[in-house]
Amino acid sequence: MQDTVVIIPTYNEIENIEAIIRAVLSKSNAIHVLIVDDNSPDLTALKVKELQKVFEDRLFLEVRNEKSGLGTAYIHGFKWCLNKKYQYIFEMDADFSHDPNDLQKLYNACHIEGADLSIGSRYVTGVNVVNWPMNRVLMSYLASKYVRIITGMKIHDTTAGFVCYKRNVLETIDLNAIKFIGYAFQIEMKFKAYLKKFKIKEVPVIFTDRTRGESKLSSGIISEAIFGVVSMKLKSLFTK
Ligand SMILES: Nc1nc2c(ncn2[C@@H]2O[C@H](COP(=O)(O)OP(=O)(O)O[C@H]3O[C@H](CO)[C@@H](O)[C@H](O)[C@@H]3O)[C@@H](O)[C@H]2O)c(=O)[nH]1
Repeated sequence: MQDTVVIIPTYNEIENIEAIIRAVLSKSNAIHVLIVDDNSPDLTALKVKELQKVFEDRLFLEVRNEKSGLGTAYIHGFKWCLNKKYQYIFEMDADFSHDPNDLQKLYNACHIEGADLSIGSRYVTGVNVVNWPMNRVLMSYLASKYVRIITGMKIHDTTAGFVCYKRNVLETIDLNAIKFIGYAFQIEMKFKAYLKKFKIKEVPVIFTDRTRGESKLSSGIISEAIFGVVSMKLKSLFTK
């Protein structure tokens, strides 16, 4: 996995951070990791700084002042990565809901199979989610269906947060124009890539709910997604 960086946004992930960094970096000596932490009160960033002494040239840390949303954390991370030489830029959660063993499959979809953007998808073949409460599975599955209908994207898992971007995708999308700050950011990025006609490939993965730490899902994040998708689609129609 040459020229690859995995961006992991973190807020209060002290229980996962060391294990996820070690797991990702063990997959290939060529992989780098960028943590974008929002000044987590549980001192996640301090643990990352300790690990930087072990993984000198492969582990990077950006700390923002306060919790400002997963979407803006990724935008911050993308800009950081585009200033470096990376060709393959991943999004991944800190909590092992995305299996580090699947990084290679997503990389291959871009590097070998010619996709511009590959998505670790829970919903290509049925529902591949382990240990999520039924209400969360239903909400996520129906949200993906809803987004697919409203936007017209032929993607099964539109809210997926396990993604590999080729560098040119992130160079082409206007990152300063991304509006959503919560999980709806995931939808907006895919929609922008779809409008630009990038080749998107869904790679089936199994998503396993975290066993340590807590989800940051909130009602604000949900309503941003529900209403934001409609306005995003309408805006795209008027700006064609
Ligand atoms: N820096 C930063 N990181 C954040 C923030 N909010 C969440 N994160 C980090 O973003 C990752 C995902 O957040 P979770 O809160 O664990 O997400 P989830 O509920 O498991 O949601 C999953 O499903 C969503 C919907 O399908 C996905 O959109 C999301 O990416 C994730 O895979 C974790 O590493 C978490 O620490 C924030 O405000 N700032």
